[in-house]
Parts: sequence; structure tokens; C-alpha cells
Amino acid sequence: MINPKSKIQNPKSIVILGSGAWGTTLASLASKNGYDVRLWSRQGSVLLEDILEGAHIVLSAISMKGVASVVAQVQSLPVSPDTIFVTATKGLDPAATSTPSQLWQAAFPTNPVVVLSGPNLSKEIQQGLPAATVVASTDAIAASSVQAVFSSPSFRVYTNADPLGVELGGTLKNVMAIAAGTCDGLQLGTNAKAALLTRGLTEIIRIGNHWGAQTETFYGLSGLGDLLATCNSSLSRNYQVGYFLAQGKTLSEVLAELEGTAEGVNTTSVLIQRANAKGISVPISYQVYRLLQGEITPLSAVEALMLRDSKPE
Ligand SMILES: NC(=O)C1=CN([C@@H]2O[C@H](COP(=O)(O)OP(=O)(O)OC[C@H]3O[C@@H](n4cnc5c(N)ncnc54)[C@H](OP(=O)(O)O)[C@@H]3O)[C@@H](O)[C@H]2O)C=CC1
Ligand SMILES: O=C(CO)COP(=O)(O)O
Repeated sequence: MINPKSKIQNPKSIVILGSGAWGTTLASLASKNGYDVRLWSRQGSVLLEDILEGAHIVLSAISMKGVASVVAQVQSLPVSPDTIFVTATKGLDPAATSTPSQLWQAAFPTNPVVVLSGPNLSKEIQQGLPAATVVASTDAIAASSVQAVFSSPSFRVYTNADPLGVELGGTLKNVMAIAAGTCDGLQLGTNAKAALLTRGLTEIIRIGNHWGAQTETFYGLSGLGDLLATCNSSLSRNYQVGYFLAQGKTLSEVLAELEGTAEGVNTTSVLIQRANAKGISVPISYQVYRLLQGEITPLSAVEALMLRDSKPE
């Protein structure tokens, strides 16, 4: 349902929370478009309350582990009811099995909330390579406003009215990226990779539908698009986790050497918790879970998937 509650049609002032790889990249895109962009980090000297003053758009690029606490901090401060919140986090909250946009919307029930997600490896975007993304909201005006902030000749932004589907596509593909990295690390070949990604997408859609997202969203940029990008790129931290596990490293060794956040590790646990509670079949995610828990080797995960009971596609 379209719920046009946004009153800001021409935002000028953008605050970006989180100065990691993605927050910095998005700040640069909006700055190049002439917006007044303020980047906040918990390690910086500027107070959150000062930086938020007068913000038309507040975009969170905080990794999942920090989202709930940052939401609570922002909620304790005076924020205009017209401020548009944008979330670019690709994770699931362990405590509530909520998505980041659900956390923001619960804290700010009358503000517009927009999800930004797509096949967006930040290093490529920083190099000015062409890319596309999706901004999704039940508030069409808010989504269009955010589209204008980030659109450029090298960054094509589409709107979408299924924020949950867009958000879950970007989040759940991280589990498959760990599986894909493992597949490549074991040198299982192109057929295996194609089978993995195709069945992985089926699994993502099954979970997404159960959660309330629309099937067609997962065939778009934020679903299939991000699945292809992340599962085929050594730039992806989630892919790297799988790849190095297949090389025989332990998860702690891999995470110690990893540059930035691999959200898929936590997402896998939250997903399995939810799938078990709701009785959803998630065979690939379950093997990723067991691999991350150190319960099985990469090769035995492959064997477990291949030896499942025969079934129709
Ligand atoms: N990098 C990419 O290519 C893309 C990333 N994303 C998603 O964006 C999110 C961020 O990713 P990325 O920027 O790469 O990750 P990074 O690890 O580079 O940055 C994470 C950011 O979150 C901040 N943060 C973490 N915990 C807290 C907290 N408790 N309070 C305040 N700030 C906190 C970090 O602050 P500090 O530096 O102080 O620790 C840092 O600014 C992830 O969900 C990721 O999946 C989405 C698309 C592309
Ligand atoms: O989400 C991403 C690309 O769309 C980034 O992937 P990683 O978090 O695995 O690096």
C-alpha cells in the first residue's frame, strides 16, 4: 500500500550515520550531487545531537551490531516528524529477528523510512564504476526524494514499493555469498556454482515470502542482482569468509583478517533461529550455519546438500 506521508520533497541536508566503507561511499555520492552532507562516527568529535539538527534525511550505514543502540540514541534526541530515515544496513537484529528498517520504523512510527539496497560493492563505486541500486518505501514521495539525492550518471537509482523484500534480498544473499565463496574455494566448478545460486535464490524467496515480502522483488536488483554481485566477487567480505573457510582457516582466523564487516555470519544464526521457529526449510543456509559453527567441514557441507532426498524442483 502506498502511504505518501513524506512532506519533504526537496531535501538539502543529509546526515550519514556510520563512516565505514559504505557510509563514506554514500556520503561521497550525495556530496558530488551538491547536497549538504554530514558524516557521523561514534569515534568523531561531533555530538550526534548537533549533527542531527535540521537534517532532512538521516541515512544509517551502521553495521547491524550497532543499529539498535544508534536507533535508541537518535530516539532520545529531538528529530523532526518530517525527517526521512534511510537504512543501508544489510543484517538482522539478533534480539528481535527484526530487519533494520523495522527497528527504525518502530522507533519513529510516523516518519518515512526508506531502504537502500542493491548490488553495491563499495570499492567499485568509489572508483566511479557504473552501478545501480534500489530505494524502497511505502512512502513513494520519500523514496523519490532519496532517489534524487544519490542518482548520477554512474549511479542509477530505482524506486520500489516493497521495502521488506528489498531489505531481505540484500540481507539474505550474504548467507549465500558465504556458501558461494566456499564453493569457489573448494574449486567445485561452474555447474555447482550455478546450482547453488539458483537454489539459493529459491531459498531466499521462500524465507522472504514467509516474512511478508513479494516474490518479484527478489528477481530485481536488490535480490538476484545483489546475489550475483556478492557471490561472484572477491571484494565481498561474505564471499571471502566462505572462501577462506574452504582454504582450511577457522572462522576466528578469517574474521581477524577481514577488512570491515561480514554481516552474513550473524545473519545466518538469526535466520536459522527464525527458520526453526517457523518450520521453514532452508537447507543451504543450514549447512552454512553448521560450517560457521565449526560442526562440519566445507566438503561435508557439500555432501550433505547433494545427498538430500530427491524432490521436484
Ligand atoms: N561495504 C559495502 O560494499 C556495502 C555495505 N553494506 C552494508 O552497510 C553496512 C555497513 O557496512 P560497511 O560500511 O562496509 O562496514 P564497516 O565495518 O566498514 O563500517 C561499519 C560502521 O558501523 C559503525 N558502527 C558499528 N557499531 C556501531 C555502534 N555500536 N555505534 C555506532 N557506530 C557503529 C562503525 O563505526 P566504527 O568505525 O566506530 O566501528 C562503522 O562506521 C553493513 O550492514 C553492510 O552489509 C551495504 C552495501 C555495500
Ligand atoms: O552488500 C554488498 C554488495 O552489494 C557488500 O557485500 P559484503 O558485505 O559481502 O562485502
